[in-house]
Amino acid sequence: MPARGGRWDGFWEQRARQLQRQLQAKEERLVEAETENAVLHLRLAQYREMIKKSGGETTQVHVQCGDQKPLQRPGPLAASRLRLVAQRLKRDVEVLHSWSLGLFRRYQDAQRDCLSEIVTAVQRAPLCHEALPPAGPLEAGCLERSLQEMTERYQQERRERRRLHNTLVELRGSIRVHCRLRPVLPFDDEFRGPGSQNSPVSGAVAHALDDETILVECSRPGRPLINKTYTFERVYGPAESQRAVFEDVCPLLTSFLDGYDVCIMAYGQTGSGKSFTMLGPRPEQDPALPSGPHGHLGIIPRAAGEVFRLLAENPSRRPEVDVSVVEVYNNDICDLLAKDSCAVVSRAKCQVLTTTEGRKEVSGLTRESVQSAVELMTLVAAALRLRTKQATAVHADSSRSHLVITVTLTAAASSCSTADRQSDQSPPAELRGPTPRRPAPGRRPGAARTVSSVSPRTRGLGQGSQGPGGQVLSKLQLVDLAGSECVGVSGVTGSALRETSLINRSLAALADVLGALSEGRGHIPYRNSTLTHFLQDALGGDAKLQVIVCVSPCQKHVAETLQSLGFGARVRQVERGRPAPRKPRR
Ligand SMILES: Nc1ncnc2c1ncn2[C@@H]1O[C@H](COP(=O)(O)OP(=O)(O)OP(=O)(O)O)[C@@H](O)[C@H]1O
Repeated sequence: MPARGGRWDGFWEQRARQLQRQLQAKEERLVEAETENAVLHLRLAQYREMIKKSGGETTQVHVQCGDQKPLQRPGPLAASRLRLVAQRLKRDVEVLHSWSLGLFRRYQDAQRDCLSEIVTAVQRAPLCHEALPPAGPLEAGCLERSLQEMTERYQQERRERRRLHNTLVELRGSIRVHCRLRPVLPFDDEFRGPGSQNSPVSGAVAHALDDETILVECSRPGRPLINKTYTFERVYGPAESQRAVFEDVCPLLTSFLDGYDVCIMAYGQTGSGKSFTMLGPRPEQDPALPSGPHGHLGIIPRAAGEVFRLLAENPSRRPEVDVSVVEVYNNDICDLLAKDSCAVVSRAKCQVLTTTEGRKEVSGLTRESVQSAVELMTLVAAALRLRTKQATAVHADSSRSHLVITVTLTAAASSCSTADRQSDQSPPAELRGPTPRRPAPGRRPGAARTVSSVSPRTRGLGQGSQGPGGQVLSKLQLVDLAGSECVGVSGVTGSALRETSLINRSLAALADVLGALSEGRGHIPYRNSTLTHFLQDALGGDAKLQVIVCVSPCQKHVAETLQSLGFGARVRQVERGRPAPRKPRR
């Protein structure tokens, strides 16, 4: 907004410029007049010369006449005619002269008037400024009104954007499958499984043809080369950045805030880039905090940053964010945030329970309340230090467990969320559940709280904390699965062999569940594995599920790559009902 003084200065500047333009136009006309004057002076001089000449001629005529008087005297008629011409010329010259003088004077007056107008205007400027009525409150009122209008329009646009976004995600299907092809890396040459010593390992046989298609060259000794192509909603080539991957999953976080359950899961063989995609490089040694440099951050730290950024946009929702971190190791669920009575980490084992509403919950799981992305990632980094790892012939830092980070949001429903629009329907019985549980007053962020098998659906803030639009209760699960591996290639033995076998079995169970879902079978074998039992709500429920299939480009991994791509293709065939936001409490 221009300052009041500045506005009037602007006005007078504009006025002075206008007057200057007028002055300039008049000056031009003056020059024209002066030129005309000069022409007239010239013509006057010419007439004078002509008169003089005609006078001389007359005298000459007279002389001649006198000389020849006796012979031929001019008639009195001719002489009087000449006199008349001379007089007429003289009169014309006088008229022209006075006209040009008048013109000159008129222009001189106009110029004087212009100048005095400018001077008066400039002199009056400060006076006018002082004499003006106080415009401040009036102007401020106008500005406030227009600001309010703009804010309302902005909110309307945001509501529309959210609505379109959720429709788009729903139209795309509640399960989306992306594929990420990692680059050939130095360790691809370092680790060679038995029997692969003589085969070229760093030659890439998998290629991203475009951003929806991946091609794998399948060659077998003595057989012609076969190219297999797979299409997914999105295929990332080896050069694509962490940011590009996150940008595509980021809209799901808006859904999470709108009350949808969301699950983002990385699947693939060992060493294919799942942890890199989900967490970034080596986050447990160098905790990938969203406040740090963002270059290589994976989906989890970026999602943490985005969730809290979105929540900060609407603090009136009074959000509460809890986080739990578990690993599914050897078919057991271990709570990576659990501590014993001496506050020492205990990796307590937990069980999956089915709540009265038929949802899956982990009993006795530690949930930590967090108030920022940095707090959330600090907890994740601490949990990752406990995650089971083992060096294999394929990958020096191989994760031996499935990692599941669950972020639970409890907040007043946003006035512009899809959840809120759907809340027009009467809430289901389970949402009018038992006495709402308030968070312990004064509980510090990060202070542990143990939650029993009470479903988040039945949890909520007290009546006093409820927003006018009810409450949103939603769950974001971020899953970094353990890698499938071929024992012959990874070269594991002893206890690691058992781990590998259990990892492969749980992944096979996952494939079975998705296969059963894609075929629309009546019985879905969730209970065949702890992993699928735990993830049942995300796999077969009404959550939005995003699977990122990670694959290696190397020849030596081609069998596992084809298996992973086949898994991704199968997941794409799963048809479920449209995802629904969890209905808010009223
Ligand atoms: N897109 C990529 N760009 C650069 N480096 C990558 C990429 N993907 C993976 N890597 C690197 O490859 C190595 C293996 O990746 P990562 O640890 O993510 O594999 P993984 O699939 O999680 O393996 P595992 O299942 O055995 O834990 C890591 O050193 C990682 O930094």
